[in-house]
Amino acid sequence: MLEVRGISVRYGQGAPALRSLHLRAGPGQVTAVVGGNGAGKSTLMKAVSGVLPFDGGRLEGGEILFDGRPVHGLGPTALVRRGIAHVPEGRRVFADLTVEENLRAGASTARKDVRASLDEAYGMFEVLAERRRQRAVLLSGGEQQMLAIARGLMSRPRLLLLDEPSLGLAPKVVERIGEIISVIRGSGTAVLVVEQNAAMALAVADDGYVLEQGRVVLSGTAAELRATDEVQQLYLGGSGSAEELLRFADRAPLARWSA
Ligand SMILES: Nc1ncnc2c1ncn2[C@@H]1O[C@H](COP(=O)(O)OP(=O)(O)OP(=O)(O)O)[C@@H](O)[C@H]1O
Repeated sequence: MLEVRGISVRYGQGAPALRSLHLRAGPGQVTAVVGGNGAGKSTLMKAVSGVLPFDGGRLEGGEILFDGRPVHGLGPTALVRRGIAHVPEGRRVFADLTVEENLRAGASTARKDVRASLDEAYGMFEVLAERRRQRAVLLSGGEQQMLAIARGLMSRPRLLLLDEPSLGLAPKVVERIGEIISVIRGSGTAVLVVEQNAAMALAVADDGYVLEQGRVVLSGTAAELRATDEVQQLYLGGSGSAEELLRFADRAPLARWSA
């Protein structure tokens, strides 16, 4: 579905943020990219979603294919039309708009079936249904993250890009995010998630990549990565803690939750 072939990215005259990076994200799968601060995770997401130039970045080489067709060089609107939606880091919801207005803002303008998309979003995130008339600023951090994810789903993407969805959230809420990612996959949308929280990301993912200084240093199935010494020591605290989180994958979707 998504194939990133050897892309290199640079901002200004600085060192490359991505160096000949290869990655694949398959249909119906969750693909995780983990790595520390500055590894290049957000840059990868920005490159795939077409927003890189708005942030002063440029693709210096390589190509990005979606369903076998080149998509690098397309802008974000064209990419949403092709089926790629991006939920950027930092829960950027429109604070003064209501939950429903935020969701409507995520629907592609060409779509007539916004009502059906709203109903789906409310079915998946009941807490948003209950608060549809509230301004987003009144939601908790976890609820705002849910709103950001639900808004991304409003364009009915085939691939959802999630940038650090667990950032700054309490462990219980991180657990909910993991469950939601599994639910999204269950609904047929592929997910590419970048995370510093490797335990959560590798617990819900099918495949994964470890990024360091703009390069892929390890890749494999999520199970393989969880078992490596490098991932254990660097990202999972050496305790096998990801195993505890595996229950995400088997759990039925939550009917209702609040952060
Ligand atoms: N807009 C920008 N202008 C200049 N340099 C940037 C910009 N955005 C990112 N960088 C640099 O690119 C490199 C990769 O940053 P990126 O934000 O992609 O990493 P990350 O893995 O997402 O880290 P974090 O978890 O801290 O967001 C870093 O060296 C960073 O300083």
